Amino acid sequence: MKPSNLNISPVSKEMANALREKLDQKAKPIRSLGKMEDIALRIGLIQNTLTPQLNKPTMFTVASDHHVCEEGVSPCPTKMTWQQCLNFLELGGGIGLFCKMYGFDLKVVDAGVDFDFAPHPRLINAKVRKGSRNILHEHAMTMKECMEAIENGRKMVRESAKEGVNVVGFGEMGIGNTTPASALLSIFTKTDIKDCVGPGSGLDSNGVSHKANVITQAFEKHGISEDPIENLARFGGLEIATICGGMLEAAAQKMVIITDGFITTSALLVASEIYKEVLDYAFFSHQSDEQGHCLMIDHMQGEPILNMSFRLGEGTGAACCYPIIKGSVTMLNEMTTFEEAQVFNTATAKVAAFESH
Ligand SMILES: Cc1cc2ncn([C@H]3O[C@H](COP(=O)(O)O)[C@@H](O)[C@H]3O)c2cc1C
Ligand SMILES: O=C(O)c1cccnc1
Repeated sequence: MKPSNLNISPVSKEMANALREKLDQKAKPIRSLGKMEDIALRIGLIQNTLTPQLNKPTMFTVASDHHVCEEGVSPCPTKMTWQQCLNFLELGGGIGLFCKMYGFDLKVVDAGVDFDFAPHPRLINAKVRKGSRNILHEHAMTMKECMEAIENGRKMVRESAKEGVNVVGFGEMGIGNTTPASALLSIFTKTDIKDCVGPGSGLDSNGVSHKANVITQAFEKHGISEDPIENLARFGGLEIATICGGMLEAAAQKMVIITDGFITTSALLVASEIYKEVLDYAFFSHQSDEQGHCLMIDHMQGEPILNMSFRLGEGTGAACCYPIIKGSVTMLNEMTTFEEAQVFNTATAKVAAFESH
């Protein structure tokens, strides 16, 4: 199954030589700005221009609860999901702070939180149901619910594109959500579940083994499908499905996509199973400390921009890497070339000659 009316083109390489030449004319040794040059070049390709622009950076922090928490897969109480959402709405918490610092418009998206929020200018109501179901007993979502969440994600991104947004970060909040993310990692990379689970928000080693056991039992009960969206419905979560839809739409709109940590990257993993071209538009903001994140990134042949030992989520890694992304584009557009530097040299030389008289 695939979402309908979704057209994702691979990024054209037409401008690659011209972009490389532009970068090589900057007043620096060839390729000496390393990964910044790669980032600038990729964004030039995405926008098919020598002068890319980043407009209205927007962070979608998508939240949901997970009834699999009834099995003790997280050390934290589920009420922290809604409590943190209220915090983010007032620009509190990690993601509120970093969005303020780095110029992101923060949208808090309720994809399935077990709480009734009052309307708020930063809140997007995309609630499908209160929490994805307990995967130990049932599929996390019905296919209908999963498709609804994907479409909700697509809609929120489509609307932001209409407002001129061309760079989107994705974050999440959902106590228990490292469990579905680990399950999806195991399925799509065909990796033993033991290598896909980690402490999440702070489990000890017994807790981590228990989480792996719960997922193994869920695999045995529901089986693994050939269809990526079926697997998302069986083992995923409402925020993961919403983010997956948001990423697919962002690629269709030729936006720059910035992933965050373990959970948002699992959404990209699903999205790339549906349309691999989505990866042309995606930047891996950072390498999380959660075991398994590097397996996901390697599987998609990505390269994390930062490696800061974060394991928070919310979109914090995506926000914190933005100054690097913005710096890369600004470098491409504004850094002086050797030719321009020559003008400074000549002017300075003239002043020096004048002063020496
Ligand atoms: C106070 C607090 C703030 C958070 N912000 C993000 N997470 C992160 O931890 C959760 C996933 O870990 P697990 O699967 O172990 O529950 C998600 O909410 C994720 O966003 C948080 C967790 C806590 C406790
Ligand atoms: O990598 C992440 O983003 C992460 C890791 C652990 C818990 N929550 C998020």
